[in-house]
Amino acid sequence: MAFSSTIADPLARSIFKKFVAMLCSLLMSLFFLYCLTDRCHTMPGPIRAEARADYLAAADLSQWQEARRKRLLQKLGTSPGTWQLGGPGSAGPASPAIVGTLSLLGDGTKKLPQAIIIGVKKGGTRALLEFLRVHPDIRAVGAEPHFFDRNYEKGLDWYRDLMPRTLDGQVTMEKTPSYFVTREAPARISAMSKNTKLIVVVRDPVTRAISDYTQTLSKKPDIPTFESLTFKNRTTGLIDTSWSAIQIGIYAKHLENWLQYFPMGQILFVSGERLITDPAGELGKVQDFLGLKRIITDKHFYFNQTKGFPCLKKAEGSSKPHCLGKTKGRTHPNIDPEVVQRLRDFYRPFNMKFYQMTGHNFGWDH
Ligand SMILES: Nc1ncnc2c1ncn2[C@@H]1O[C@H](COP(=O)(O)OS(=O)(=O)O)[C@@H](OP(=O)(O)O)[C@H]1O
Repeated sequence: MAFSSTIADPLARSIFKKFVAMLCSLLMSLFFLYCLTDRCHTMPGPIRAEARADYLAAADLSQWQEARRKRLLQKLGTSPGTWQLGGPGSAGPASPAIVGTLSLLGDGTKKLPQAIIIGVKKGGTRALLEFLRVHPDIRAVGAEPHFFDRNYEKGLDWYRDLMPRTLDGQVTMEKTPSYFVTREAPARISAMSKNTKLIVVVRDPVTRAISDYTQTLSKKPDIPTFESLTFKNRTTGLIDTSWSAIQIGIYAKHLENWLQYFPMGQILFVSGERLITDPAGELGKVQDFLGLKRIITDKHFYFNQTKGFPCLKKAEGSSKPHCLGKTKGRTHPNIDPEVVQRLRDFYRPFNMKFYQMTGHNFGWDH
């Protein structure tokens, strides 16, 4: 090197040469690392050429990111087919380690939900969502977004931004039980996507009403008794259908509204009762409905005697058993049996209509 030859001292020259050699190898390592992160635009080669082709073929940034992910999985030796949504030939999800790594890299995109648990309030919607989250191809937002009822004016971008990042083929979900009784919700969800899959967890409307009342009572202990709120006039026995605890249980009426916008085949009804007695059986139907492999099975559940409900042996992202919190599975107050019977009589015709519409007898009327 010309500069080093100008240094007279042999020791200084040797130190200088070593310094230059170390600097070169450091720069080469940095360049190599840079290329590994797929940002090396100047280096020709098959990987770079594929990435460029992906970029040119993609209509937008998210499509390009998806294409990059596929390449990355291929390089990691995982066929993209193994993490596509269910379907024949699907060999199952990507290994959690790979999916986890990609998520840690901030990979994946936020998508509008393809499936929504729309109701019903106190039906068992939290249990269903928590159980579904165990599935590696389901990502769900934990809190209730209330987009299609309370926050619609905030717009779809706001809604999408609430969603977790998902990889290609993973299903984005949310649950907001009040959608089922919101008049505008069917039209709004259909406007987002008429292909949205809808799930409704239904429960005996009488116990549902008592559960609803129990929740309100826990927040406002001074409210009137369930019996007095049930009737417009106790002596005539006229039921107060304007009381939301009663109104929500008239499932046939609410369903009619949804059927104006969605075909029956796009709505799945989950039995709230069976979700407690046979969670794996109900989860099997939900996974089929979502086009996913049946990964959640009876091996995932155990019955917790103290809680009195099925719980997860391992919650999503944890190795510990998990039951739902104290607000799920409250003790209900004793209700006058005559009032309960009056409510049973009131709901019977609506239940019959609902069984007829759904083609399923939920067994609330014996
Ligand atoms: N596994 C498990 N653990 C605990 N609780 C369970 C479970 N499965 C279903 N349930 C029933 O879910 C009821 C609450 O329903 P939701 O989650 O839909 O309520 S909410 O609308 O979100 O407030 C809740 O109602 P209450 O018993 O009246 O509290 C439970 O009966």
